[in-house]
Amino acid sequence: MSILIKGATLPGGTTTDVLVQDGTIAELGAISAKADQTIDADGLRLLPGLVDLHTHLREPGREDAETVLTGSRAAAVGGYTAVLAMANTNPVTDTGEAAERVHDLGRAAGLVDVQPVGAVTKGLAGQELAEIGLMARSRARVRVFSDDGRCVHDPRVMRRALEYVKAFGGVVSQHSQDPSLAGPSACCHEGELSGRLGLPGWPGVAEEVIVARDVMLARHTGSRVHVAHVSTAGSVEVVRWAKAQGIDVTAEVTPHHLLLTTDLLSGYDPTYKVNPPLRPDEDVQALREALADGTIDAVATDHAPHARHDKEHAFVDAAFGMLGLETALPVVTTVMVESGLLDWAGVARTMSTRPAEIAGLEGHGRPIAVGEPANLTLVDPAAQVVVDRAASVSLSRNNPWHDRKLTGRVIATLLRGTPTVLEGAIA
Ligand SMILES: NC(=O)N[C@@H](CC(=O)O)C(=O)O
Ligand SMILES: [Zn+2]
Ligand SMILES: [Zn+2]
Repeated sequence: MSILIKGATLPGGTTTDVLVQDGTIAELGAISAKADQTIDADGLRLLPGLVDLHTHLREPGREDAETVLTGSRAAAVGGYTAVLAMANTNPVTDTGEAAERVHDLGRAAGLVDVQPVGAVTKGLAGQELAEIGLMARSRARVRVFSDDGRCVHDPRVMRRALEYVKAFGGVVSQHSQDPSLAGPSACCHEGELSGRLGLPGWPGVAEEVIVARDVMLARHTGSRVHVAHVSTAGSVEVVRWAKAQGIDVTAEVTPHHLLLTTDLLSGYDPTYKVNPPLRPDEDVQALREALADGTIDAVATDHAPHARHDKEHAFVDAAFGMLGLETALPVVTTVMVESGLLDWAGVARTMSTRPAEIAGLEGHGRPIAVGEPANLTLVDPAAQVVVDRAASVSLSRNNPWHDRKLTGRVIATLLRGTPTVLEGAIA
């Protein structure tokens, strides 16, 4: 099977034809050969397939909110060719067998490479280490470990986990939230607005103290830590300092923390309830700058589907989280590219190359070059789209972008040379 992509512009700005044959990039340049299928890419950007470091697929356990198949569809429509599936399922992904099950469900769905994240601790309980070594040696080859949804709070447990993953080049992705500074009832950013709304707040420092502790533990162990969903200017400062010291730390930011601010909560709409919470504009500005200058390595969606009956409650009782896979690229285009903060090479770096490197994923995040696997995403950088939550292929509807006008649209996605998305829809 061969596909000829005609006149695509690469991340760096070169315009070329791309011949894809038997799953790999076979030729670049002006190509006159005939192919089984031709895609007209005039005016479109061709990126390495996007890689999401942080996706909640909900299977097993909450198949009413999302399954590996429906989440894979959302990922493909969003331009992704690989996603890391978080461990906070039921049962938790804390054994080799559990990791292999998620991996196999992903292969059966066949739309993106689903790479399981392993839990750091058994049952995400924060006490005993999970079967980290068995997960790493399993068929799923787990490299990223996280108790996401919960913070690995005990510094002794975190230290042990970092020492353990070091042996095979793994990484611990931390949900940085000190539970004594931001307890279970904390549901929005602590500030003037939370006081006025009468909602229990969670201060930025509850994130920052954990980020600071973890980079020191990474230095002490010589291991690698990744900061999930960074949300404050203070966390950015810590990461910037740690990188300057040569500490092995990486960080991700979500699309929603790059654009949405805490004042959206004034209507008590639980769609905007998320962990970590939406922050004030100063934080949002700092996150954008940090993504542009490389302090923050990657954009990760934290796609967190929730069934209606978990989300449609009074604000304090509703579940935390929002959808993200289908809208990440347009949000980044709107916030980062249109503003001139990031060029398309920067988008490729933060949404594909760096996430693949951080996760140790082979065959993803590679340069668009002859001989590389054809994991590719074709984007219309100028398309204007009004987001419609009803049009989502996710099973859930907790979409914070509904009715928003965004620039940028994924036209096609190829997984090892096979189109998973064409003309913006599942192929
Ligand atoms: N982001 C969220 O608000 N929720 C996530 C958990 C998490 O990422 O912490 C979820 O699993 O729903
Ligand atoms: Zn989290
Ligand atoms: Zn998460």
